[in-house]
Amino acid sequence: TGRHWGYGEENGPDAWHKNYPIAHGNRQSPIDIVPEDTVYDASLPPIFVSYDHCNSINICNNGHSVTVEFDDTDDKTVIRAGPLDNAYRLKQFHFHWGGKGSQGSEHTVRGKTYASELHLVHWNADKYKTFGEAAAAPDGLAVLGVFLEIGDEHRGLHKITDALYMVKFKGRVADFKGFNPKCLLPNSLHFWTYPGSLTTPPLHESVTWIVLKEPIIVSEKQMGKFRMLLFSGEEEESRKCMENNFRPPQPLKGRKVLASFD
Ligand SMILES: CC[C@H](C)CCC(=O)Nc1ccc(S(N)(=O)=O)cc1
Ligand SMILES: [Zn+2]
Repeated sequence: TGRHWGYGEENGPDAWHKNYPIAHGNRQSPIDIVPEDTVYDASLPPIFVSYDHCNSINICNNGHSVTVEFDDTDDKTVIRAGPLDNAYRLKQFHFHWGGKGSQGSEHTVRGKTYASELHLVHWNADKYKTFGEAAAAPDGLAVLGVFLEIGDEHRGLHKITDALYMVKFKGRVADFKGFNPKCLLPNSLHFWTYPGSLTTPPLHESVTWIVLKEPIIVSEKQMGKFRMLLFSGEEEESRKCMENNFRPPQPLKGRKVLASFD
């Protein structure tokens, strides 16, 4: 099949526009968030995260990241309020990370990069019948972004890093039931929000981004386990560690970034 998009020299973010011209669109993600340029909106309600009846299904290496998928056949796991007019159902979460040290996040804060960034991907099931339909609509998706910073180890992340060996190769899927991602959220739900896109092809401009200000702390050892994953499948001879699977910040193009806190 044709060259598939990736994060390499030939097929990386700078080449994506060839097959996905929207890469040069007006609401692309991620962006560099400059706190002094954000607008505090006192009328912005807090976000409500209702992850109580959690229903993770499996963990999967899709060749670009590691993803935990959820049963989204009802409103058991949703986020609402904040900048959102509807309840958005959790579909999956995944991570982006670097090769070492503190680069690896997609969003940056005044140029500061973090070691990793967690994305909890939700879709507007009040308005759209399927995830795929929502993913192509301007108000279809809401992604909650959480920065990961290196420090002490994170107790909630252990369940994930201990399962990564099962999905080392691209295409591998393993059972991963009953994981509640609430344990991956920081204490504060203070957030920045702006209209953006998927940060990988097809780069649909369908995402209301909600980026939490407070990072969670994870250990270098835990991050190292992500880097043992491979971009490549078991049958491929070239074994490439899955790392630096992040898109750099994109032009703001006049968008306003709102802050839920002063
Ligand atoms: C139509 C199907 C759908 C677009 C393809 C599968 C999918 O879910 N892609 C996706 C999800 C989230 C992000 S991110 N990194 O959170 O912006 C990037 C890509
Ligand atoms: Zn992502």
